[in-house]
Amino acid sequence: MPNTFSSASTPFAIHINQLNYKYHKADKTSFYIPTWQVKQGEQVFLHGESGSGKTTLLNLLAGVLTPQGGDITLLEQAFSTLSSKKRDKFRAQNIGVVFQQFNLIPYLSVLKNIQLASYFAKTGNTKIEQEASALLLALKLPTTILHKAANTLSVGQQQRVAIARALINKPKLLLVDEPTSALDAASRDAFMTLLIDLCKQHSITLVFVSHDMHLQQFFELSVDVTSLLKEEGSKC
Ligand SMILES: Nc1ncnc2c1ncn2[C@@H]1O[C@H](COP(=O)(O)OP(=O)(O)OP(=O)(O)O)[C@@H](O)[C@H]1O
Repeated sequence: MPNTFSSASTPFAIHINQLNYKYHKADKTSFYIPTWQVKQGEQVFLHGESGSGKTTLLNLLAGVLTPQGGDITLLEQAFSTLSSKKRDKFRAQNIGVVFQQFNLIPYLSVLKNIQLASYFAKTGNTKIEQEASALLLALKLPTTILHKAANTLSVGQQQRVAIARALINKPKLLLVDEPTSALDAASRDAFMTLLIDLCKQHSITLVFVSHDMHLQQFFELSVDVTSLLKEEGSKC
């Protein structure tokens, strides 16, 4: 079957077409993106003012929200029209997501938090502890924290554990929502360099959401979410 969702050279990781979303049926205005593409292996900085729709777009890409109209194709798979069960499976196996609040289970150990992500993806990976250790080291964390409860870690450490958990299933797409706001400038910059290097090394497509324009310097591609949004029915 011909591949309709790729450019001549590189396939698209994200392909949005006529995307339409309303939080409530009664909302007069809807969140509407006529079209947007990100190629596989690209790292994109998605910025915009508070309330502009960054998190909404990320949640639509993560399948946490389901659009009322249009299509989201991820990694050449129609995503938004999948049943919720199939979408959950596809997400677990192909997409790493880091939410603003990290969403670690506080009383579980770092290893158990990471193991859970692998369990949901049903990859049958039997080397989780070894691979989790390698990821922690790559993220400049001591492996001694593997058996510590998540809520005993610093915010910076929790952030890196959240990234490790998102990477354990070797996702092709990583969606990250503004995780650096709690860090000091030096730690934030070190974290960004590390994250971008890891994505480049493993050809992971990254969409990184933030309102902090200082972070733009770490990316070759930068998009203002307001430039993607249009009035529904308008010509683009
Ligand atoms: N659960 C919700 N119910 C109704 N409206 C919502 C909900 N979440 C967000 N919105 C609205 O959608 C719009 C976009 O919000 P969103 O959180 O996506 O913006 P953002 O750019 O991520 O903001 P911030 O940088 O402050 O996190 C805002 O007008 C917001 O009020």
